[in-house]
Amino acid sequence: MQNPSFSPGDAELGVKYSKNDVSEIAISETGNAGKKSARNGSTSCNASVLSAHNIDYWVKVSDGCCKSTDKQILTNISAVFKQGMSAIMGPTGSGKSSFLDVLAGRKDPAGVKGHLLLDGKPVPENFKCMVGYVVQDDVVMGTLTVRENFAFSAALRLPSSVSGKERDGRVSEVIRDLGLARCADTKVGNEFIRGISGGERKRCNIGMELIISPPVLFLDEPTTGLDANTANTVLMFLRKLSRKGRTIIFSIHQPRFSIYRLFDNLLLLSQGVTVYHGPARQALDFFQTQGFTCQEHNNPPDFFLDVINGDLRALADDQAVDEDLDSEPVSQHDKLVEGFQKSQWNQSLQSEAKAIFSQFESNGGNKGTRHDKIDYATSFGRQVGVLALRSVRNLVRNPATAGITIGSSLLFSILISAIFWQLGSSTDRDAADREGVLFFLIMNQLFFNMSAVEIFINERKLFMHENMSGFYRVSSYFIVKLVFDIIPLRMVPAILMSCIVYFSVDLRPGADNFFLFMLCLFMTCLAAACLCFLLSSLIRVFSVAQLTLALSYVLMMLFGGFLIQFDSIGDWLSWLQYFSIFKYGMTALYIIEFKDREFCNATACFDANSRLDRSDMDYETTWDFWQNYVALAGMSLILLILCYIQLRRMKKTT
Ligand SMILES: Nc1ncnc2c1ncn2[C@@H]1O[C@H](COP(=O)(O)OP(=O)(O)OP(=O)(O)O)[C@@H](O)[C@H]1O
Repeated sequence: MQNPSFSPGDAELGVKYSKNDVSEIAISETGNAGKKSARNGSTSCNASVLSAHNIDYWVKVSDGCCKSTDKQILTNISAVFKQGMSAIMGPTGSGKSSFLDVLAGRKDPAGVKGHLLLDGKPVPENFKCMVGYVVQDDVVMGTLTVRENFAFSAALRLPSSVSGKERDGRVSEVIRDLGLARCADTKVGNEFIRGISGGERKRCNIGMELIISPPVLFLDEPTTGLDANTANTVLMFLRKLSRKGRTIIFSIHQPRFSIYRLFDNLLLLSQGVTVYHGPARQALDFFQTQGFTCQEHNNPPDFFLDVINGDLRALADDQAVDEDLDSEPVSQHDKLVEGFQKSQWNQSLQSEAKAIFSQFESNGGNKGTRHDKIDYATSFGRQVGVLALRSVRNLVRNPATAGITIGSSLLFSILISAIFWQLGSSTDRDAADREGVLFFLIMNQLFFNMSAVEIFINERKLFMHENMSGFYRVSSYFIVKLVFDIIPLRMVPAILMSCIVYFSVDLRPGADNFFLFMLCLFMTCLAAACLCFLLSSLIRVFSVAQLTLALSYVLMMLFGGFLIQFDSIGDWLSWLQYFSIFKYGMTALYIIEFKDREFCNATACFDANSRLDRSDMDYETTWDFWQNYVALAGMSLILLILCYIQLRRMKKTT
């Protein structure tokens, strides 16, 4: 049996898997860890020791009605991670991702008990901004090239004191390190754009984190969704990185042997408890001490999971399997947990953890020296500028959304113009036709905005990741998102539509009337879009958000006072009119078009105010008119504030 201590230098000595005698890896790359701080734009790396001491993690689980109970996900986990490749493995639901998130400071601290130390000091507040975390999904902007994505990360995550030249140098260096030079100027790709390959995409995700030279790099299941060859390439690359002085910690489900042999350290979890933590090459020895021997040609990770799951048939010889076909799996969880606690690997771990913890206590514990508090690397203004540049690029390279919204507005305007071309202003019927135009215009302002509902749904993962990793503040993202949605997709179509429809239908003459009409269309559109933004931040599923929105619009129309008189609604429901965007938009347009106007023909004139009286609206005073604009502006503001609060809340509850 080998020595169970697992120092960072282990890997450099050569790793021998004697049990399977399959291969011996002699690692030639030498660890050359330079000690410089992250986020300084330096090219040197910075391997740190991350230690977890007696970590418990609880979540609140709601019973679906009113009560919530605490559920324990991780129990008393201690671990020490040093330079090298540290894998967290275990059956599905064993707590790998939860533990990785706890280590990276990405879980709500209220549910975490125990100590997390970086180089013997408590991890700084906002630790998640200091480390690199590569999530399972793609979180790079598909419309940008690899280089542009890295430049975006560098512009926001390296401090302003790092010059543009140094930043470009850092980007080029990461591109070179990751072997992405060939595709550096190719777009990453999305559902509309054919981009780089899966392996290059994964490396691009990793590169976004490497820009800041993080002391610890976390990866959540880095091989998921990759073919065997690409998975190998990515892990080989990570191993190379670790040899340059990085602490790399990742969760992985069931790797094949060629990948497993690249690991330096292994943490095996079962039901949120440690069943093994030590050098990866000694894990088979531990299982053997517990009476489980891995068969020749069996893959160690498969073997570990079979034992933990209690599927001993998978481990027995052929005859035993035949005899044992009907037996149920019996979990070996308790046996392994107890076995590990008594093992020399645990003793070694405990003494190492204890040494780090004593150093922490002798430095004054939580009150002693701490790491510097990590904040955003760049100012609010810079964040807005960089995000705006990305949004412009995104808009120009992916013009489909803007094109469809503006195009459909144009089409609708032309259609209305053709149907209601140069309406008369003499008969009751002309007035009725004008009412029809106003109704269709407001309907259009509501329903054509439904595209806004995808604004935060589409980019949810990207926003969550970037915000948690300290790229930018919620406020910077929110402002840029609004400006780049409201101006091209709400303001431009409203202006175009007003210009086309107003004159072709021949609505009420007068420049003041025209501009008030345009303002009303825009503000109706804005209020509707703000409702979409709120729903989009609250609801994750596009179809559910759309259905909720359609239902809200129908209710707004129903309680808008144009399809049914307010006194017929009943007091207990009539208050709903005050939430109707439809009502405010329609009332303002009606007042512009009909107030104090006479429709005359050769024989008689009739007072268009009767149209306003019939719809039971207040129109006499100036305030009666402007209150509709104030209401639309107020609704937009409240909806935006609620949306902003929800975006901030989203960040905390992940
Ligand atoms: N917020 C939560 N609410 C309720 N249960 C949770 C929550 N988060 C995690 N769990 C439970 O904790 C356990 C561990 O989850 P986790 O995602 O960490 O497991 P995992 O090992 O990463 O699983 P997989 O390999 O399937 O991704 C699971 O049983 C999961 O259902």
